[in-house]
Amino acid sequence: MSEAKFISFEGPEGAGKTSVLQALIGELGPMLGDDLVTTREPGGNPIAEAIRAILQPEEDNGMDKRTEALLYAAARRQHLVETIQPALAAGKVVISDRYIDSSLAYQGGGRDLGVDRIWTLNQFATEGLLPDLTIYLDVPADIGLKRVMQHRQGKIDRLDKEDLSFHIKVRNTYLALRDQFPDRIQVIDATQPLEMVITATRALIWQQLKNRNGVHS
Ligand SMILES: Nc1ncnc2c1ncn2[C@@H]1O[C@H](COP(=O)(O)OP(=O)(O)OP(=O)(O)O)[C@@H](O)[C@H]1O
Ligand SMILES: Cc1cn([C@H]2C[C@H](O)[C@@H](COP(=O)(O)O)O2)c(=O)[nH]c1=O
Repeated sequence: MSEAKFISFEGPEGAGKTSVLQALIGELGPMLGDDLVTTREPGGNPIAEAIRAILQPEEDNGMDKRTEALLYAAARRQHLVETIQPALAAGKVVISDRYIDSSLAYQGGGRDLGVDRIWTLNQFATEGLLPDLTIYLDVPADIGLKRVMQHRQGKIDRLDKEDLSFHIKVRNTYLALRDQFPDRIQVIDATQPLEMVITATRALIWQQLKNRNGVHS
């Protein structure tokens, strides 16, 4: 059985995760077949997707910030036990659009609940499972938000609509996490043209999967 790998993608709003993932999954899918599991947070299975719908309505629903943190952790727990752990146990490659660092950055930093407190909460949810590699697409908050507001095809949700100072705190927390986990979290400058961001991301993923049958550049 091949060695399982868990890769997460992170970034502030509009960093380009969706665009980059779409391109690279298009390349990896044919190489890995059923050995590739792509998923997202909050979500990835029916229970977690139902929690997502509560967390991400278009308008402010008056949610308390600790409730918010708990719901993201609850969705993560279900995602972990139903989707991530079984795939890793079967030796698959799991690529998740967001994981624990989103909670640390958005709830810990953006909502001022504190990274340490959100870390503790998420240790309960994840039993300490961290990705092998986290690719953080870095973009200043104002540039990312402008992209989202101008171009997003889907809905603009209540978190997108938070003010700029919230999104600046989110980005600054991500940068602090990169300093805390320099081996796990790899940063890509997402202000570059999209093709360059894809090229840099591809290099990191291919390096991570280099010993796996079927993966070639
Ligand atoms: N490097 C880039 N340069 C210019 N525009 C970009 C770049 N990356 C993405 N975009 C554009 O920005 C918009 C948001 O991109 P995308 O949806 O991929 O971001 P995202 O990180 O998934 O956002 P969110 O997490 O907020 O949903 C899209 O219109 C996309 O075409
Ligand atoms: C997992 C997770 C997510 N969030 C926020 C971050 C984004 O605003 C949305 C997810 O939307 P996307 O466009 O699908 O990336 O949810 C969060 O605040 N905390 C979390 O743990």
